[in-house]
Amino acid sequence: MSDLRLVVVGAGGRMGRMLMRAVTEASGVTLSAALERPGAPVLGEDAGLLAGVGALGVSITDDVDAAFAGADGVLDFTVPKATVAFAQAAARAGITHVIGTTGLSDEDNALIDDAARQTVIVRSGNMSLGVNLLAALVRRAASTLDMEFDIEIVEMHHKHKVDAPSGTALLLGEAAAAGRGIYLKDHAQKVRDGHTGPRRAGDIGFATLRGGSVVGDHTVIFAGAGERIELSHKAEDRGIFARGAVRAALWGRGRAPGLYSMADVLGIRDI
Ligand SMILES: NC(=O)C1=CN([C@@H]2O[C@H](COP(=O)(O)OP(=O)(O)OC[C@H]3O[C@@H](n4cnc5c(N)ncnc54)[C@H](OP(=O)(O)O)[C@@H]3O)[C@@H](O)[C@H]2O)C=CC1
Ligand SMILES: O=C(O)C1=N[C@H](C(=O)O)C[C@H](O)C1
Repeated sequence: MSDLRLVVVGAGGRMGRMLMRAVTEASGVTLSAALERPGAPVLGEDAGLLAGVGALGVSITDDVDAAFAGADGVLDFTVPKATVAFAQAAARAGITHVIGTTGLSDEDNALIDDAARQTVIVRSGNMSLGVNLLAALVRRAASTLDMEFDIEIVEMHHKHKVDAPSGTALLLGEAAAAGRGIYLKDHAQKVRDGHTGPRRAGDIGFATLRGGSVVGDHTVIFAGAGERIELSHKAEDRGIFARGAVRAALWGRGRAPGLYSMADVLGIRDI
């Protein structure tokens, strides 16, 4: 079988560079194009030199249609507005779209859902094996423990991160809510400030820390009367997300159009 031809968008970003490295290191895939936004300072640079893997002869471009026309899939860790446009372009081109971008609004997600009627889209707030396994464990814990256990989710990321709570924290919140048989949107407590009054029974709370170079730490706390259970994941290297994205693109090959998650890719939806 021929190599899967992948485009990395947001090529100049922290994840973009890591994705280009992961594509060159994985077997069965090849980097067919690397995209940045019009006017980005890295346009015209060699993608491999930018990623620190040696020259690849692939120049960073802003020509979306040309890049997608010569590809089988796109790896996208950028910003919400760009991701929605890439989903629509990927649908037109009929190529797999792997979305790692977080901070997507309900409106953004609805447009992505539309695009997924025409092509394969894998979307996840976290592409690592560890976090997706953690989510399955959180769902199981939440379904086992009664409502006396208060659920709080604490996350810490590097100081450049622009969205909160993190996509992973929300993914873990969704897992906890699913375990309890409730909707996260009805029970999420994302901000506390001032005289808040006592904790509302059944809420799922979020706390956000930002600083330094932290790649991504998440802990889900089940706080009961007289005991506390904590389930944690600590990311030490962005390579775990990039390798997960490549795996998702390979998994998407030949699938029916639709919206999929990393739990589908990893085969852990039902554990
Ligand atoms: N799901 C997961 O496993 C993970 C998700 N993420 C998420 O990925 C996203 C990116 O994170 P990170 O790499 O740290 O952020 P960066 O800001 O380093 O990278 C984003 C890149 O996207 C570029 N970009 C913006 N608009 C466009 C456009 N229209 N076309 C092409 N490129 C564009 C930016 O360019 P410029 O700066 O010039 O505007 C920048 O290079 C975030 O939402 C983050 O939360 C991160 C890690 C793991
Ligand atoms: O912005 C990041 O860096 C990360 N974003 C994702 C998130 O919002 O959860 C995944 C990971 O934690 C790193």
